[in-house]
Amino acid sequence: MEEAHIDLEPGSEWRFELEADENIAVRVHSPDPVYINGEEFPPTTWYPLYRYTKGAIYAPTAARIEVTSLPASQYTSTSTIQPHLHSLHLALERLRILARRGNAHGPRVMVLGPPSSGKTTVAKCLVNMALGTGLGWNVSVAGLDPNSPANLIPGTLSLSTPNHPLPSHHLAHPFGGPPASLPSNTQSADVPTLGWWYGALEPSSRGTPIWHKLVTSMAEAWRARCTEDPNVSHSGLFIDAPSAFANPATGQTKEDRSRYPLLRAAVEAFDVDLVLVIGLEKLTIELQRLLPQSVKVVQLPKSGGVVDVDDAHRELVHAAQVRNYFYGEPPLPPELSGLLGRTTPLGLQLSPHSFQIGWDALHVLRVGEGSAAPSSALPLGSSHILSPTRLTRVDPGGPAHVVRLLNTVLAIVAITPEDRVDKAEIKVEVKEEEGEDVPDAVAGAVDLEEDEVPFREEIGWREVLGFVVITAIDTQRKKYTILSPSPGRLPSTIALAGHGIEWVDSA
Ligand SMILES: Nc1ncnc2c1ncn2[C@@H]1O[C@H](COP(=O)(O)OP(=O)(O)OP(=O)(O)O)[C@@H](O)[C@H]1O
Repeated sequence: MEEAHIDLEPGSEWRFELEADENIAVRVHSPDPVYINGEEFPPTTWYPLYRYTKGAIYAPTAARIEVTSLPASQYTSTSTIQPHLHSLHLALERLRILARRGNAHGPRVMVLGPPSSGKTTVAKCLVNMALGTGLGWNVSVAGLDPNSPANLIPGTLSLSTPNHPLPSHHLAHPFGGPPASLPSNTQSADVPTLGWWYGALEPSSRGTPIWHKLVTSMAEAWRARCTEDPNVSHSGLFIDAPSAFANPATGQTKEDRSRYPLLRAAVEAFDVDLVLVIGLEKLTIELQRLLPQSVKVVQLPKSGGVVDVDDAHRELVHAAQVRNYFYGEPPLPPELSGLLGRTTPLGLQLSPHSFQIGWDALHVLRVGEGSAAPSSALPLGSSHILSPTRLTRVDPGGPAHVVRLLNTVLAIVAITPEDRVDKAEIKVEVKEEEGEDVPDAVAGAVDLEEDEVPFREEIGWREVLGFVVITAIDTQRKKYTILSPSPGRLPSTIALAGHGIEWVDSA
């Protein structure tokens, strides 16, 4: 391996884009701090960067870095937005300190912009700057972009409260992976995380009703955390918003034709006081007029280094996110395992569990789908009123459904006896599955009539317990093969399917 040294001028950044066969490690040789996405490099320690990662290493003062091998695409630039972010960080830090003194809430910031404008990078830099101050902040991160989820898997919204700077070793999980089930003594990416299932990649007008419910549920959970732990409240919140928020029509319905309905609802739900708009002057001005006076709207320049990611790259990121959810952090690539000297400790690897479960033991539901009988079948003058957040049962019996369910990612949600609607004849009981291939697979089994969904709709926007994937379907024996993050019983028998969120392990 041919190592290279790069000398960085004060205030410059080294930008890199790693290809499929490029795993590298970087080590700092100069005394002053050098940063990656706001995280300070540990001194004289190899910092691995896995294939496909793109990013920049920023040196506020003159610095020398060593790279195990030079990537094909790399360059140094002095046009960086880091000084802007640093000024912003100082202003936010002042607000946090005032909040702690006066027992008030810290700054609540939404980062907004078009696709590939650097929203996630800006939010991550500001989070890491806060966590790197040594003042013990416990900043919250609301990941509202299901296409580029902060901590979980595609199709999810998440809320996390990291308390140590977030590393940037690989492309999955910019805000840290969800906590591993095992205790870890490494400074890994593990971050306490709550998740909600939107089940689609983009907020849309059709999904608007469930979107609003999910955001309200998240905001309630966040307020509860703030009440439990005043430090969470003082530390403030960063929202990584989807690029669809920048489109005034996203989320408009027949009843609500107002502009930016999803953006305004999120600002209200989380009581946002600062909106950072990357690059778009028109959007900045429009929001300054539209949002309440108490909300400041500030424009930030777009970094010249941000890479326009294409659909193929997004698919790669999505696959890596689901893989990391089940298998934990990827192991150190072989070409980096023999490096002399210290290497940054990485997160844990996990061992998921695969087992079979009967079709009748796991009830797969969808939110907002299904259709009623045709209006012509109703009495004259009457019409259907279907709830847009109704639950429908996915019956694996039909061949089309089997095809749709194969490789589908499912979110497991808890139910309580109160969730049952009374007309249904349901037995909620602990039912041990018989047979050699379903040991302890289900904690509480529920018998349902075909196509009947005897639960309150609320379970559709409830915080999820975890995720599984249907990796095979045995139509003869009517069983699913499920990949689950941990062995033993599933914590619930109710699973929500999304709209085309699938995963095939190709690693
Ligand atoms: N200054 C920089 N130098 C090099 N690469 C960068 C820089 N800033 C951001 N990137 C890279 O550009 C890509 C896009 O950035 P980022 O994900 O922050 O944008 P985004 O607006 O959040 O994208 P999306 O629309 O997918 O949500 C990422 O791979 C990121 O690591």
